[in-house]
Parts: sequence; structure tokens; C-alpha cells
Amino acid sequence: MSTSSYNHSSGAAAGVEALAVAIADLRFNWSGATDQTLAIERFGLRTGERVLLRGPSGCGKSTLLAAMSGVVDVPAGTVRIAGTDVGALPQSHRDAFRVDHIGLIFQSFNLIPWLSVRDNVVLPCRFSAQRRQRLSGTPQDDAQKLLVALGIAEHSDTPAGNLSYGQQQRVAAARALIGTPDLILADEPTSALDPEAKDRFLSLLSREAAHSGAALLVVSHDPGLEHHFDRVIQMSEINAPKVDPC
Ligand SMILES: Nc1ncnc2c1ncn2[C@@H]1O[C@H](COP(=O)(O)OP(=O)(O)OP(=O)(O)O)[C@@H](O)[C@H]1O
Repeated sequence: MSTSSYNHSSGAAAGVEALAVAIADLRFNWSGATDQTLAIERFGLRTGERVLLRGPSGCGKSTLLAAMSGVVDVPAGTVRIAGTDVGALPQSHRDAFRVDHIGLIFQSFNLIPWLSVRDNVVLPCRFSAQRRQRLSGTPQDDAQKLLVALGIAEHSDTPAGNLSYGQQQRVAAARALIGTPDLILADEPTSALDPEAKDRFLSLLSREAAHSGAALLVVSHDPGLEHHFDRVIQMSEINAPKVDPC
């Protein structure tokens, strides 16, 4: 694991096809805000790379994840995910692109509480032919394998709403990983866990991302998680927004 020694521009120079993420000259302001939120000249994640992103509250980490997943419009610059400029896609295509290529894990897991754990995990495969094509077996078989790997297989048939927070978190991780997306984005995925559970969860997530070849970007304030990652980045190293002087 390296801390900050990586040359962000060298990632982009390595070639778009070797990168899960390649950002260039990205600028973003929230509507009505006078201060810029994002001004990122270069940022890249290699295929299969695992990166921890840190930075103080309000510095734009979640906004960057929203720009990477195509949830917000990017008015200037390019955000390439697996070689595709997400910002150039029309909104309807962007939603389809996201489910094909990106696994998302957020603090609120957005599981469907009345569906079984296994049915929650297979959901991305119902919406994405690409995810289905990348499965090694049936969606249910692959879901079960992930649930075993994440240590929660005994709850496969339980409604997701009946699980504890930590258990739901592992279900959200399995749902993000199924069908091997190119990129997993996780925003504060461990904030409500005790230190031991945080460590265990990140071990599992990091191991499963490595196993599937997905790049992994985790935003977290939690200390002591660095050893799970290839690289640790401070937001201030990549983001230099202009601040309105008035
Ligand atoms: N939907 C929104 N509309 C307008 N402004 C927003 C919106 N979301 C975030 N912001 C603003 O953008 C800036 C960056 O917020 P963001 O949530 O990206 O920061 P963060 O680094 O993820 O913070 P935290 O660590 O507290 O989650 C903040 O000033 C915030 O107020």
C-alpha cells in the first residue's frame, strides 16, 4: 500500500483501457452554490486497484462518487468508467451504464426489505444483461456463492428487512459485487460498525473485489483501515476547487 506517492497523471497516461476510472479536467458546482465543489485535473483507478479516499467533511467526496456514477451531470471535463465517458451519455443510457458497470454501496443500503436476501442480491442481474453474461452460473447460484464468501449464507431466504445493520451491509456488498462490475464505489460503508466489524467487513469486500477483478473506491473517515487498500488518497491531493473570495 502506498500513501500519496502515486502520480495521478501517470494513471491516465497508462492508457484508458488499463483504467477502471480516468477523470480529466472535471469541474462541478452544485446549483446555486458560489464555491466550486470539484476541480480535478487528473485522477485514475487501475483495473482491480483498491483505493481509500479520505478528506474532511464537506470537501466533496460524495459529490465525486455521484459524478463517477453519473448521478449528477458533469458540466466540464470527462469521467471515463471502463473506457466510456459517462458524462457524454444521455441520462437514460447513464442509468443502464451504471447498473452494467458499477456496484454501489452506500450508508443507506437501499435493500428491498420484504424481498429475501438472495433476491436482493440478484436484482442487478434482472436489470443488466451484461451482469448476467458475466455470471459463472445462474444468478441465484452466484448470489449464494457471494453470500457464503461474505459469511451470511444462512440468511439467504430471510427477508432483508429482518437482518441487523451489519448483516444488511454484507448483503449490499454482495449485490454490488454480483456479475463482476468494473468498479465498486462505497461511501462510508462502515460508519455504524464497531472497529472489529469494520475491519472484518473491509477484509471481505477487498478480498471479493480482488477476486472479481473490480476496482474498489471506498470513502471513509474511519482510522486504521489503510492496510486493506493499495493506495490511500487525500481529497486535497486531487481536488483544488476555486473558492469565491467574497
Ligand atoms: N444535493 C446537494 N445540493 C447542494 N449542495 C450539495 C448537495 N450535496 C452536497 N452539497 C454540498 O457540496 C459540498 C460537498 O459535499 P459532499 O457531501 O460531497 O462532501 P463529503 O466530503 O462527502 O462530506 P462528508 O464527509 O460529510 O460526507 C458541501 O458543501 C455540501 O453542502
